[in-house]
Amino acid sequence: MLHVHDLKFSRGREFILQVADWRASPGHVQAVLGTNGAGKSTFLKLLCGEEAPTGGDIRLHGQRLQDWSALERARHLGVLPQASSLSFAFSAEEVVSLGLTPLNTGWRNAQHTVRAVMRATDCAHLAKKPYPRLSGGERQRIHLARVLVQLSQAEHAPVLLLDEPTSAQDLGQQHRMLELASGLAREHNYAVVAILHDLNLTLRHTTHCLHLDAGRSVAQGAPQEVLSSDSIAKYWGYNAQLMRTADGALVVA
Ligand SMILES: Nc1ncnc2c1ncn2[C@@H]1O[C@H](COP(=O)(O)OP(=O)(O)OP(=O)(O)O)[C@@H](O)[C@H]1O
Repeated sequence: MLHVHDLKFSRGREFILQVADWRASPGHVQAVLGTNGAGKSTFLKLLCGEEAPTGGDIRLHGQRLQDWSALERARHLGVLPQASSLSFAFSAEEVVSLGLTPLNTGWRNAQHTVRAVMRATDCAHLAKKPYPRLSGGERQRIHLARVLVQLSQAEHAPVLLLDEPTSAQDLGQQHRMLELASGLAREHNYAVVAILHDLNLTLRHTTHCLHLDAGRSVAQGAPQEVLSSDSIAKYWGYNAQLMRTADGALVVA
């Protein structure tokens, strides 16, 4: 569980973000929503310790984030940044294996974990390919696989933070990636937090959402409750309709 209390962040005198009370709980897939510049990536950087709050506190499993050792934190909290790149001529499999760094695991277990995670992220066929020759979407899945390897030996519920994880994925991969995230939450007790711009993916795959606007939390709750034609018009400046499909799913059209 990741718990944010009275969180404040500014750069010099410029206000950037304020979130009074928010949590990411095991078993939930939570979307962070908002327009460009709303503060979503900054929020994720604070949650993973890349930025330090100017006020308030963030607790991972009850302990302040800054009190965790870097190694222990890496075993319980993983982040897929918006853009990752490597210039080494590593193979895809070697990049995924970088996720083993904080783990104490024997060679045989390590190989098993890397292969299983590469299958789950639809990367198995890329294993021997040099990383620089992968497409943008393939690289994004390789980095997701690396983070999942990193979390594979967590003793407490792992927290998986994803910054626009589907941005480089084709339609099928977008859904498969979020289905994988839902499965990790449901079956392995992960707390998943994903910045998403696609409101239909949000409605279909997430259980909760935090809506940020100009650095402030304007709504939290189930996406079906938070999103409405009115809120989309007000915050995104787009006249959309929310409709039910034949199978009862809510979609933005
Ligand atoms: N390194 C930085 N230095 C100064 N200001 C920054 C920096 N990074 C972000 N900001 C500012 O902080 C605010 C929030 O930025 P952030 O990247 O968190 O937005 P976002 O919601 O993730 O946007 P997007 O959807 O475009 O990725 C913006 O006003 C942005 O200009």
